Amino acid sequence: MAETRRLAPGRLVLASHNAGKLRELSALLAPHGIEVVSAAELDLPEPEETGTTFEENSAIKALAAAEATGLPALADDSGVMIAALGGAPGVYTADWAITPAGRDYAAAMARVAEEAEGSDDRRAAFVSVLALAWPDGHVQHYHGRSDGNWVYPPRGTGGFGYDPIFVPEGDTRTYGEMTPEEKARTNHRARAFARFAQEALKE
Ligand SMILES: O=P(O)(O)OP(=O)(O)OP(=O)(O)OC[C@H]1O[C@@H](n2cnc3c(O)ncnc32)[C@H](O)[C@@H]1O
Ligand SMILES: [Mg+2]
Repeated sequence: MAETRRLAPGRLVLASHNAGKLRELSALLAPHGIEVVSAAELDLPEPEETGTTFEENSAIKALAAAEATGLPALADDSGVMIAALGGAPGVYTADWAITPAGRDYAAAMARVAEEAEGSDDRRAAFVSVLALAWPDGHVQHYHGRSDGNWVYPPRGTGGFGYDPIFVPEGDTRTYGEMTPEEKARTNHRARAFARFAQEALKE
């Protein structure tokens, strides 16, 4: 069986350049008294996400940061899967927002609605895979998922990315219409984090 490691007290690098993810992960880590520093603050380069799975891409990001800093690093690779689109955009969720002028999430959400037009299957799911990596190359993964439905037009200005078109199961509001605390109750990243905390954080 693969080795399972716990994090020793000390600094942890958050290997993400996404401000929304950094806010959520910092809030989740805060009660655990872990000193976090982000890849963005350290000016670390963004590695190319050449993998074809969330597992591969989260490991690429976490390992790049751990090797560059000599510290353990936590990365998230995530995306939204639209049932009517056979699970797209999935691993390519961020790519759907790329335009010559930078990321455009309004355009990405409009593309979901356009491509799924004509289907009455509104099921969608957000997935997050966290990778915790050490400088010696060891990696541990944690998975989280939030099932729900997509809506269009977008609603709400909270959260980030595709939040304004995603309504989690058991609610009628989009993540964009929720407070950060409300989104944290059901979202994919918080669920993956709970598994990470249970296994890898020393209390
Ligand atoms: O790779 P890093 O630097 O962490 O940041 P990123 O934004 O590029 O992140 P990913 O490569 O993992 O791509 C994930 C995409 O899925 C979107 N996404 C992930 N979690 C989300 C959430 O909780 N709410 C809304 N959109 C989300 C996000 O906006 C990206 O477009
Ligand atoms: Mg990315």
